[in-house]
Amino acid sequence: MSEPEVVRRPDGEELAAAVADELARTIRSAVADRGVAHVALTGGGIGIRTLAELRGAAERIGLDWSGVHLWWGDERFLPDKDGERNETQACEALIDHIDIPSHQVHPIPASDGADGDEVEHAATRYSRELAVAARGEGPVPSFDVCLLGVGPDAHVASLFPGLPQVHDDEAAVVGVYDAPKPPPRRVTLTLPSIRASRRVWLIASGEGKAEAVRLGLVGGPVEEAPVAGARGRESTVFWLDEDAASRI
Ligand SMILES: O=C(O)[C@H](O)[C@@H](O)[C@H](O)[C@H](O)COP(=O)(O)O
Repeated sequence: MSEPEVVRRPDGEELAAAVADELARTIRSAVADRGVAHVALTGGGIGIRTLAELRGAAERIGLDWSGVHLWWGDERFLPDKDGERNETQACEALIDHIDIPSHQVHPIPASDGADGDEVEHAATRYSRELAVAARGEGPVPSFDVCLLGVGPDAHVASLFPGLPQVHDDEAAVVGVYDAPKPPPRRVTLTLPSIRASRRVWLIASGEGKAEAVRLGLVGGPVEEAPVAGARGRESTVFWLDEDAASRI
């Protein structure tokens, strides 16, 4: 696993813009190198702001989305089109405004989807879709970039301190039933799936994330700080504004 690097920007606005510019360039390079790019998106405030910035960043470099697959690191297990779903917010910020083949956008099933109101069934369906895309490489594609917001309690995706899913090293995707951040039911990649990524980018804005960022960088026990287990195979970058970086 790669040692984390830190990139700092003055505030959330400049942070989202900087991540978006680098993400557009990284996606373009991945497609140029391998003909395809797999990106895992995150929910949360700065994560969605970054997606909104990515729209313009991609336009500025003429990014061709036809070779890009978009996934999610986690999802709030709610009905389709619910305004609180990470997919809904990502569509509003970015996906509805870019020319990406619809079959290359891979949402995590909703609570009113084909499998009904069963979190585990949604997790199983999503893991199967990931396995198909991995084409024998492993349980999940090696994401060119896995974007992750950071919770004030040092959670990433829907892997929360003290919950058993943090230690699950068998499944690629699991259900969460008692998340402390509403809604309680979620579907999430596990840490091994995150660590299969080429690049893991943590994005944190605000003083409230400063301690979680510090724990993430010093590499505390994942039981207390799941962010400390979020590392990429090739690189790990903590993208921080000055407030989130204030304790390092
Ligand atoms: O479903 C979610 O809520 C996200 O996937 C979650 O992991 C989020 O990224 C962090 O909680 C940070 O969110 P904020 O940036 O809004 O603090």
